[in-house]
Amino acid sequence: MREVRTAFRRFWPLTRGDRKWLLAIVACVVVAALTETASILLFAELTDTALKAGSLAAFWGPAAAWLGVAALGALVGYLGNSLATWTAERFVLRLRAKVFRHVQDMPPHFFQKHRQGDLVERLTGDVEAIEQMVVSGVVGTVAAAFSAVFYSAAALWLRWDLALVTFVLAPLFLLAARRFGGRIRSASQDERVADGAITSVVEESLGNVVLTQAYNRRGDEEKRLDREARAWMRASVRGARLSEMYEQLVEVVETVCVLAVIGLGVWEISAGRMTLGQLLAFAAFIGYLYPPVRNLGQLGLTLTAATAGAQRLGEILDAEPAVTDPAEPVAEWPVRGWVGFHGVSFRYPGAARESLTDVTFTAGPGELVIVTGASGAGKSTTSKLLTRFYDPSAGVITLDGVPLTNVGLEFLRENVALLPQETLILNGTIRENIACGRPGASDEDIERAARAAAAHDFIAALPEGYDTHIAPGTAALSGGQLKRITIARAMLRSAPVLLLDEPTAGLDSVAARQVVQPLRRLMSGRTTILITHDLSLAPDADRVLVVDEGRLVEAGTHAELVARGGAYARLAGPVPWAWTEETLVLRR
Ligand SMILES: Nc1ncnc2c1ncn2[C@@H]1O[C@H](COP(=O)(O)OP(=O)(O)OP(=O)(O)O)[C@@H](O)[C@H]1O
Repeated sequence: MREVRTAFRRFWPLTRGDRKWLLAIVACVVVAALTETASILLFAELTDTALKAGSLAAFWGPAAAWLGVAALGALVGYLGNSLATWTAERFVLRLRAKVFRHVQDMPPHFFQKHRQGDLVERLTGDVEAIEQMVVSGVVGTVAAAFSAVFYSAAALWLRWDLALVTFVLAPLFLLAARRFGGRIRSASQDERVADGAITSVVEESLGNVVLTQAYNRRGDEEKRLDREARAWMRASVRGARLSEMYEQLVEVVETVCVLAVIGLGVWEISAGRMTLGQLLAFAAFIGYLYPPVRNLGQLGLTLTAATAGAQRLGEILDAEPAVTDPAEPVAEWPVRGWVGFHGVSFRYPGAARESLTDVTFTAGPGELVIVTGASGAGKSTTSKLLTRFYDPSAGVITLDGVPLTNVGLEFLRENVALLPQETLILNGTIRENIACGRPGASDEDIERAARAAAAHDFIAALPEGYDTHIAPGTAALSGGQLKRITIARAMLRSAPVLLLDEPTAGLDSVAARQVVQPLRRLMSGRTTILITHDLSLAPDADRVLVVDEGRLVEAGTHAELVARGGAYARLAGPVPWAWTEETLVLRR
């Protein structure tokens, strides 16, 4: 029960703004319960006055009253239920937006830890489960409580002694709910986990279908899905079996109660202490009274099932973003592009060792600084720190001399354009894909950026040109063409600092050359930090930094470092780069 309270306290604030509607729903629910009670009393009157006496004249009055009460009941029932659905859906909307906003601020390692399918399940199934508890649960409890009170009061008024017998038996329902609550909750939690796992497997497999087909992994993938699907089936069948057992048990308990009351009633009638109308009305009350009591019992089940969702969402909401916006960011200024790393060290959350240790370097406007080194040396980590996906564990990174931790995050990312290693494509047209570099850019600007990125010609040759629809993984364009679209996007951003992470990775030398020319244009006049294994641009760089196991081991121009014959010379290989065909083609 403590978990329910915690979950409730956490998510109830999201109903702010809609509480007046919740009150209106409760009012409808109360009126609806009152009309039901009145109907049953009118039924008793009809039985005793009209039915038993066989008098049609005595029929019209109570019948008209009953009809009026039923019409009022129908109206408030309609209003209350429609309003309840609307309020519940608004809650879902708000909660999902809140969780989604939070997830979007999470650092890269968060997404490595949580599989996508699991996150999807949390944003759909779990969000709805919490609504069941916070909105529908509250409305359901209030409705059940009021109905139970009204029916009990009416039953007491009709025959207090029979009513007491009924009340004595009522706790049997709650007892049954208690017995099953814990087990149903654990089944529901398992079901959600398995649901998320299935979505993950399907997503991962379909996203990797080329690998699956090329390496004949179909059987393995099917086995993976089968394993998760079986786990889901087991949890789902266990949950359904428990719920069904509970339902059937409750049915039996209910029959016992009704029979006890009718038996007593028959005895009372035979002794002349009760009328038939009273007994029928009483039986009707029990028929009406037990469902709300049962609902109250079942509500416990809904609540316990929902806490499983609440715990899973809580895990997400409690995960802290790796960086936060400064409380008082420095005022925005026209950024020149001076970048400084001052004694920067960094360890990934949970990692055993540092990925960067005591790194110091600067880069200024118009400069090209190349960061190179073996795979896993820590090159990409510098780009994650400069765009503030993480903050250094020690040392300071500055932009125009201002520590990044004092710069507003949006402003920083407007001024430091990242061209990441992966070609990131949005689901949309080519135009939209380029325009996301600078929202609101005109068509002329987009085309100019595409021309500068050597992308215009192939885009214009497509049947739908800039309106061609592309999506991650499904685009009918080559890797190099997609890369050039992302370069156009970065060009459009025209940020003073440009961070390029392996821009030619995965491209053959022809495609790489097609990409490098526009990159040169993109670099001119900006501070460019180029992270790469491909040293073909090194001779043009103002400085080359060599990173090894997180440390900056060498820094200087290409010529200086080759002459030194150290780590860089080993990376660059035996052939001087200035002489290779590639470099000759690429030189300015
Ligand atoms: N999320 C993470 N959690 C823990 N360690 C990480 C994480 N990301 C990277 N690392 C580690 O940090 C080190 C540096 O990684 P980084 O991605 O910066 O290397 P890199 O030099 O860019 O490599 P590559 O050339 O292969 O892209 C590696 O040893 C890597 O294992």
